[in-house]
Amino acid sequence: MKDQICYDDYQKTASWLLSQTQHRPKVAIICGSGLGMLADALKCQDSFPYSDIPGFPQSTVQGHAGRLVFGELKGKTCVCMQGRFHMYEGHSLCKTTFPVRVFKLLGVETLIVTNAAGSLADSYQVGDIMIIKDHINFPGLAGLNPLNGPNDEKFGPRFPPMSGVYDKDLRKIAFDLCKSMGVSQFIQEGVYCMVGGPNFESIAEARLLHRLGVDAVGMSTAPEVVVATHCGMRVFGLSLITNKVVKSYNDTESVNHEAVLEVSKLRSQTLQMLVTELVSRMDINNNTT
Ligand SMILES: O=P(O)(O)O[C@H]1O[C@H](CO)[C@@H](O)[C@H]1O
Ligand code: HPA
Repeated sequence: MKDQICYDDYQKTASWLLSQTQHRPKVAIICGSGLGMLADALKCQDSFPYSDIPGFPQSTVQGHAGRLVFGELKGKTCVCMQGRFHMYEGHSLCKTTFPVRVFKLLGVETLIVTNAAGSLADSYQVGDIMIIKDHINFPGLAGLNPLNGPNDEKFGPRFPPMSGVYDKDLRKIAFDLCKSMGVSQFIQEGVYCMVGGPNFESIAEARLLHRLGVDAVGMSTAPEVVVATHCGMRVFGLSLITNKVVKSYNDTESVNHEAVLEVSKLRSQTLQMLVTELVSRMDINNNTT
């Protein structure tokens, strides 16, 4: 796939998908590391390996199956990415966010992002679910932004605002749902920070992030949210806390990707239920073909 992607490229992929499935999704879900089971809840599935989809990048990370799944969650049509693309895999940021613009052209109005993340907040426990309130996009602040390059007004404005992008109403609905599901004790709300990865943080870096007010850190999500916001989508995000980030020189523990995937399994059912119920309460009308 070439580095500069133009409107026609997104359009070609979207047209191909529309010709292969009857589903017309209004909601897109991006599954984080080890969270691909979110797609298992979809009924009447049509699924496509990324390798079969014209123009789609390929997943290379363990815990990211590389499949696009269309289907219904409680009667609401969704499309779900079982596997996302990360900058550290060597993709340009416009490639990592390619699916988001394709979703826009499919008619998607709401993007749900999920990720595995390490916690900086002292009060968080492994297994907590953090409703994302805001993000710090470190690569973005350093000039690595998926919106770099000529702006395509068909998608959105040159200078999009990024305040209040994690939808307040959806966050409130999610909180209320967690109460009624009896899982409030492990629900948090906080700030997600994207770092470039692929290495986990050094102790000095962890301390820096902690001082900056970061609650959870990961290596994804922010570029997808930037692109979704640019093209006018509503955004909701969840981080599953898979590890505590090591902040002390006395700490002998260290994190690894296998441990991240293990914890993802632990909370998979709760996450699936939360996302399903949230989608079912969304005010969206299903289109049919
Ligand atoms: O953000 P997701 O895709 O959930 O993955 C997270 O898990 C991996 C590290 O274990 C990194 O890719 C990090 O970003
Ligand atoms: N740091 C960065 N990314 C992550 C972490 C972490 O501790 N855990 C899961 N993804």
